[in-house]
Amino acid sequence: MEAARPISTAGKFVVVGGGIAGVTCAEQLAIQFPSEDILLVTASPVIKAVTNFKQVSKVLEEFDVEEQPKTMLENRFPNIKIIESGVKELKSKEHCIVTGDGSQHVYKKLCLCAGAKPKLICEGNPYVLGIRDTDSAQEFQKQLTKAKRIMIIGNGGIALELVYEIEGCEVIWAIKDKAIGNTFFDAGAAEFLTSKLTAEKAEGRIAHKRTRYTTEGRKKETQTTAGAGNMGSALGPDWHEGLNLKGTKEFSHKIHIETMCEVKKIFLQEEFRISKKKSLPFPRDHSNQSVTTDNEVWPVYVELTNEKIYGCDFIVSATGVTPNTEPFLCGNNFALGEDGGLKVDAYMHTSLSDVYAAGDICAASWRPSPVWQQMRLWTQARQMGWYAAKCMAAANLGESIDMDFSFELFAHVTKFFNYKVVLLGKYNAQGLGSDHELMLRCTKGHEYIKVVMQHGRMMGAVLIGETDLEETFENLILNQTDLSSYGEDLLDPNIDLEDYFD
Ligand SMILES: Cc1cc2nc3c(=O)[nH]c(=O)nc-3n(C[C@H](O)[C@H](O)[C@H](O)COP(=O)(O)OP(=O)(O)OC[C@H]3O[C@@H](n4cnc5c(N)ncnc54)[C@H](O)[C@@H]3O)c2cc1C
Ligand SMILES: NC(=O)C1=CN([C@@H]2O[C@H](COP(=O)(O)OP(=O)(O)OC[C@H]3O[C@@H](n4cnc5c(N)ncnc54)[C@H](O)[C@@H]3O)[C@@H](O)[C@H]2O)C=CC1
Repeated sequence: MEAARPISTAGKFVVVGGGIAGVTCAEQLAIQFPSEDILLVTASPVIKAVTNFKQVSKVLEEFDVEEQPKTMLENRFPNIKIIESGVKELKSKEHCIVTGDGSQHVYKKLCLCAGAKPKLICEGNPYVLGIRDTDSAQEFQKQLTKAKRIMIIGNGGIALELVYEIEGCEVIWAIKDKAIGNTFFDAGAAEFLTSKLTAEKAEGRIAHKRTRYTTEGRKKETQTTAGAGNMGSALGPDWHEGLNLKGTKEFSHKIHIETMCEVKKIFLQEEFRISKKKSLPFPRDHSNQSVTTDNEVWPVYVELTNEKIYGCDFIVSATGVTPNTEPFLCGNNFALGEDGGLKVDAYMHTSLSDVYAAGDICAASWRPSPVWQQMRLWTQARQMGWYAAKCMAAANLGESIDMDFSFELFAHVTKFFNYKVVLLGKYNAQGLGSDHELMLRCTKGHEYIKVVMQHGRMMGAVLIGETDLEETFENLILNQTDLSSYGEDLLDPNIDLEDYFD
């Protein structure tokens, strides 16, 4: 075995990961310590840069995200040095990391921002695809151009985006829940959105401003080689915009949803033939077709826990993520969250001395504000990366620091089914038990507004459509204004809430 080669002995600030969390952290450290070298070690040849950042309100933010060659970051911040290499080991007692070529880099403070990877329903099956980075998205698109039918498993962000975007291909969407989009909505919002799945996609794109994703700065030579090892940075908002998500057929949407089921077994073609089981054709309408058999031969078959079997060209496992902790665990006694993330305290500090973590890799384990929760999102990766740098700097200078304001209120702006979607606070009454009430206002095809109330105070909200209510609701939740006297008037469209509260 090759001996480890120490190349740097003076402890530096070291950041691992070239995604939003790592890059934001490195940038902030570079600003705070202009005369020190900041080392960014990343397995991907491109980095993610936040551009056009705009604080829209107290906690809502908008920004574009660009995939750029690493030299662009080094040019912007001459004191950031980037090493393109996967970290293979952390020696926390010696305060050093070991990169792929065996080089050791000593740190005084380290921030781990290695992101997460798709948690697939089945590892090692070539017909089961996960979508995480540019390469996996391109592979998915390539497969889709040859596909007549695919199966999507999972009911979160990726599944929601895919079922709306895919055209010219039958989609069987299998979800564990009763209604679609369980990580973002309740059944009411799901019903509001479902009509869009059957409508032809004739309408134009809405023009509201939201976080955008671009690979404009990505040069050809920077195409990642990381795909095989799932080492690229996570995609983000509008990732599918440049991809033509069209199958082989000439229709628009053709989606069948199987609710309250999971995958029981996956058969390859030959295995399925031998099993003598029968698969179902694509259900056309509500008539009971389940007795007929599909005569097509498919590369892969999925048996669901509701006993139905469908054949398809391939399966997308959009079933969440697992934090990328593996290279850092050996020999280090990290405290881990239930989801396998590195537990961080209110200063983004892990359980190991001088080791911080931010973004998808970490599990927030401080006592959160009553209206904040962690979700593995781009906005939180940026906020955590920024705040981790502030905490590292404060610890280095022996100063104290207050928790950043962005962790006071959960706020997420996104787009599903061509609607603007804003989620605030405990938007799904998470953790509130039965001690809460909901207020709704819904105009079909136009807007869906749900607020979660507890003891006369607003705890969360889901705003779908151009409601223009986000800033007012943000204030109401943050200030915990007593709204008991307003009752149902709170959502009366004839009452201008801004006049009342702003
Ligand atoms: C398809 C898709 C769509 C999404 N859409 C949205 C959205 O609309 N809105 C939203 O808010 N969020 C969205 N997200 C989530 C968002 O992209 C992530 O939460 C966020 O990008 C995580 O950032 P990160 O910096 O923590 O991790 P990542 O972006 O995963 O970056 C991790 C970095 O670490 C590097 N790395 C990994 N292992 C090592 C190692 N051992 N050594 C060195 N470097 C390593 C990787 O190369 C990479 O550069 C989406 C995610 C996906 C996959
Ligand atoms: N617009 C947005 O905000 C978007 C955000 N994202 C983010 O990207 C990341 C990855 O997205 P997703 O994979 O969609 O994760 P997710 O966490 O959003 O959703 C995972 C879904 O898979 C389901 N699931 C988990 N295990 C399962 C199993 N064994 N069988 C069937 N279903 C199972 C869960 O119930 C959940 O519905 C997430 O962090 C997500 O928040 C992704 C796309 C869009």
